[in-house]
Amino acid sequence: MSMDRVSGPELVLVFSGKRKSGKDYITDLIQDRLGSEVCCILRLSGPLKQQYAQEHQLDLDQLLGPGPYKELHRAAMIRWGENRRNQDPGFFCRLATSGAQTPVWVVSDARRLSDLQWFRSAFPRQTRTVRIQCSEETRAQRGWSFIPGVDDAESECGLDSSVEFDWIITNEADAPSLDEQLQPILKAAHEAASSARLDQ
Ligand SMILES: Nc1ncnc2c1ncn2[C@@H]1O[C@H](COP(=O)(O)OP(=O)(O)OP(=O)(O)O)[C@@H](O)[C@H]1O
Ligand SMILES: C[C@@](O)(CCOP(=O)(O)O)CC(=O)O
Repeated sequence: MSMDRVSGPELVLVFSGKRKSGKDYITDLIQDRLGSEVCCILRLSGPLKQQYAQEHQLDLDQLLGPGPYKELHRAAMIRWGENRRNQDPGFFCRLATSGAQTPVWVVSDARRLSDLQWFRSAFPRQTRTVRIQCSEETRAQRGWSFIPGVDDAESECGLDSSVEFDWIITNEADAPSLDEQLQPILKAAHEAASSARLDQ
């Protein structure tokens, strides 16, 4: 049965976490477990990087990937994106979600309160928030080092406090396995997918 939908998502999982906490790794894992008929990954930074790469003749694939290339451009991309957001805080949220048709949406990279507010206002029944956390030592092993103007700015710290997350995942070698920690999230996603099937 086709899962194409015009009625909007049944569940919107909005992930956030610091650089190298594992947002892409974990959201990829979730999509792998649920399948692409049920779940799509939406990156708010996707349309931002696309537009930025075009305007500045940069390699979009490398900006989208996990390597060091994007870090060379991060501070300037943040400034560029903030210009757009200051005019219209929902700009990238709208672009990233347009055309998404699966019953479960996984938003991999919320960074600001305005991102959460946009999803909560557009999808109040469906939105759940997930924080990915890990130690600075682990992030450093994955290639992170502190950059002033990036790691102490809103892009990295906008959701550090005043948000009650629905779920918190610890992405560390000595934490419970990711499959174990992700169980309640995957359960909610399976329920959402079932209810989408019943609605058809
Ligand atoms: N549990 C894990 N096991 C093995 N490798 C991991 C794990 N979590 C993250 N990594 C690796 O660490 C690196 C950083 O992870 P990832 O790109 O998912 O982080 P991120 O939060 O999306 O970072 P950024 O904000 O810089 O995009 C990647 O190379 C990823 O494959
Ligand atoms: C420019 C920016 O979108 C880069 C995000 O890159 P990534 O999700 O860390 O791969 C961060 C931001 O919007 O503040």
